[in-house]
Amino acid sequence: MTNPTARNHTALPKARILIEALPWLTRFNGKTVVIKFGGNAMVDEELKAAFAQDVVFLRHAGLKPVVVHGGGPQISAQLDRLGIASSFTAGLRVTTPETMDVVRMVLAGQVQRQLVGLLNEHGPFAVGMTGEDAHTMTAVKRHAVVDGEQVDIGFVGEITHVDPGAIQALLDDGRIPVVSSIARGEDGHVYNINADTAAAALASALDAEVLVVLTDVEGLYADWPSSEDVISQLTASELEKLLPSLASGMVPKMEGCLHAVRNGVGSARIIDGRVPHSMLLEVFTDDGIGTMIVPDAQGDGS
Ligand SMILES: Nc1ncnc2c1ncn2[C@@H]1O[C@H](COP(=O)(O)OP(=O)(O)O)[C@@H](O)[C@H]1O
Ligand SMILES: CC(=O)N[C@@H](CCC(=O)OP(=O)(O)O)C(=O)O
Repeated sequence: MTNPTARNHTALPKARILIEALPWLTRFNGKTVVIKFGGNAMVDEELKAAFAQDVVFLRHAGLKPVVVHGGGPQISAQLDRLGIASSFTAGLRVTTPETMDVVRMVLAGQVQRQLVGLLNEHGPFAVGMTGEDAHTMTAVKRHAVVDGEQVDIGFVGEITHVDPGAIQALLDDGRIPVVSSIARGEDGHVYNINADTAAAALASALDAEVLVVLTDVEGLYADWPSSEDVISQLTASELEKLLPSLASGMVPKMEGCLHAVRNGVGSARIIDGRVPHSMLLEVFTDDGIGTMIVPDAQGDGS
């Protein structure tokens, strides 16, 4: 027979964890959360399945999750298989018409389909789309800037307009939109958009409460790469001062977070996608993990 005292020993900590979530469940009830799932955090099958569980958990807990996904490593692997060279300028993929076909095929046909499949193992929730659908994201050609000079990097887009109507309709219908970072060009072409930039633009247009960015580091490191001290919280103005010191993939992430919190999003969080269920820990526990960016207090300068 089970000893009731021993049972209480395990039951009480579990109950405490659930109760810790209560104020967060209340606070986020009915709120939109945009989640960026990065290519480097999505290479492990178990982590992908845990991510899908977390997103469905958020939905059942009364939040409205929207997933925006990347797939940089998956695009590079496919280009490699096809014998097409990958190259990046200022962190953006140089996108020839041939490369754009592969980007579209991998993001919308492979990565997005996989995420939709994993989410729908839990019920009829996920609906995949790209930013081209229903004019959700419109873009113009973007140039990279290297040493102050504009460099042509092909079909890489800068978002000029977001129409959140189709995503909002899916959310109102209880669905989980899964959006690939591709936009329709004002000129009729199709453009490759950095997925962090796309997530931030959608979060602002949807008036999201939170933008969560999953990546392959613990958060924003102070003085990276010489130190790995994670900055737990910073304001928009503090982040703006740090931007010039950041490198590689952290640049579009942090620019996106800054844009989001300056355009109505309540907070942006950078968390470690390599930790299973990191999103639940971030959203529903008092301590959170990773780095949180908050808007400047009113009257605080910017
Ligand atoms: N200050 C910093 N703190 C943390 N990571 C940084 C920093 N500056 C640059 N990085 C780099 O940014 C990377 C995350 O960007 P990226 O590889 O594009 O991620 P993802 O595939 O998730 O979009 C980290 O793995 C790290 O190499
Ligand atoms: C313009 C540009 O660089 N687009 C990215 C889009 C995918 C992406 O951003 O994926 P991650 O989030 O996994 O890095 C690319 O082609 O790799």
